[in-house]
Amino acid sequence: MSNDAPEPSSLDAIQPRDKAEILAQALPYIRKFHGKTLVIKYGGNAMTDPALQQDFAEDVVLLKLVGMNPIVVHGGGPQIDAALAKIGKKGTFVQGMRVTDPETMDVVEWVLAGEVQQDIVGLINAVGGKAVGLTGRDGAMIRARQMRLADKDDPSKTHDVGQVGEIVSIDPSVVKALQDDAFIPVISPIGFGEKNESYNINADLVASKLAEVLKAEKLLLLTNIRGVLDKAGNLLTDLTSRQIDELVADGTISGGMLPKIAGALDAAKSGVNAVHIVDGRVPHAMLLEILTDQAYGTMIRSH
Ligand SMILES: Nc1ncnc2c1ncn2[C@@H]1O[C@H](COP(=O)(O)OP(=O)(O)O)[C@@H](O)[C@H]1O
Ligand SMILES: CC(=O)N[C@@H](CCC(=O)OP(=O)(O)O)C(=O)O
Repeated sequence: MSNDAPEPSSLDAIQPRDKAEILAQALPYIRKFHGKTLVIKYGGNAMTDPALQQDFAEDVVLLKLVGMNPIVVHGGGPQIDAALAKIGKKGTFVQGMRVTDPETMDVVEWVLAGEVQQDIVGLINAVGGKAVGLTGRDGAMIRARQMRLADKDDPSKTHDVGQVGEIVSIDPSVVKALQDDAFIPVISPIGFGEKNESYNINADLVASKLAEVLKAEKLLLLTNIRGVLDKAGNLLTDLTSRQIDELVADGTISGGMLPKIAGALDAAKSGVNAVHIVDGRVPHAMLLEILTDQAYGTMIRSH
């Protein structure tokens, strides 16, 4: 074999007839989700491998081309940490929220809107999509105020987390206009306040609220773990509101999983049909979740 011949992949071993059968099996799902809005949160931890990034971009474009409306909300926690480290700063978190002083806010805006968002836009466009990058400032989309984070042990006390934002409202009209026009919105989780100040908002919370406001059919939260795990490390394939309360209270759910599960539950309670926390490290995780009847990760139920 010459050096530039492509490596045979396991897919090459599948007979064309079987490949056609696999494609045909996607038809009921394509029909079911045609014209429907899918909000996909692409976590910073799930986007570290270039091959997986490529798969992600291809999946988004494929979903758009078969008539669905994918909307991407991206994170970038590890990428912000790396940029902070370059200026000798270490990120600190309270209940999964990054303590955001003014200098950190500058880095957050620059990394999320300038770097991560534009990388994703470029990848999607390179495989034939038409992605448009936005922050919550564009189209006056995400109004926010400073988050008051109550202490877990003493709720009368609050933590000062600086410019961490909580969402006041989302106006989705800019997103709707773009999706109606065949574009794929890629949204950075940055909001603006009454005095035009910037807020750093957890990306899971933006994705969840956006799914709610857009009355999305599905919310997929792609992360770097199989789903929600119990204390013994077993995957919990579905979770109700009551089970979530118990897992949070006994400390099984912590750190970055806290805002993720809180947002997921809010979205499920507000009528988003299917809310899933999925392992973004699995190649084509999104297609597996949307176009097959296999259950992956953790599904969140409102009751
Ligand atoms: N019960 C749990 N099950 C799974 N992951 C958990 C749990 N509790 C805490 N975590 C942590 O939450 C992380 C996912 O959140 P986060 O790092 O913010 O991901 P992302 O960048 O995708 O938003 C996991 O990698 C894990 O370390
Ligand atoms: C307030 C807050 O914590 N904001 C997040 C925003 C990015 C994010 O949510 O990224 P992941 O989805 O990769 O975790 C942060 O500064 O890290």
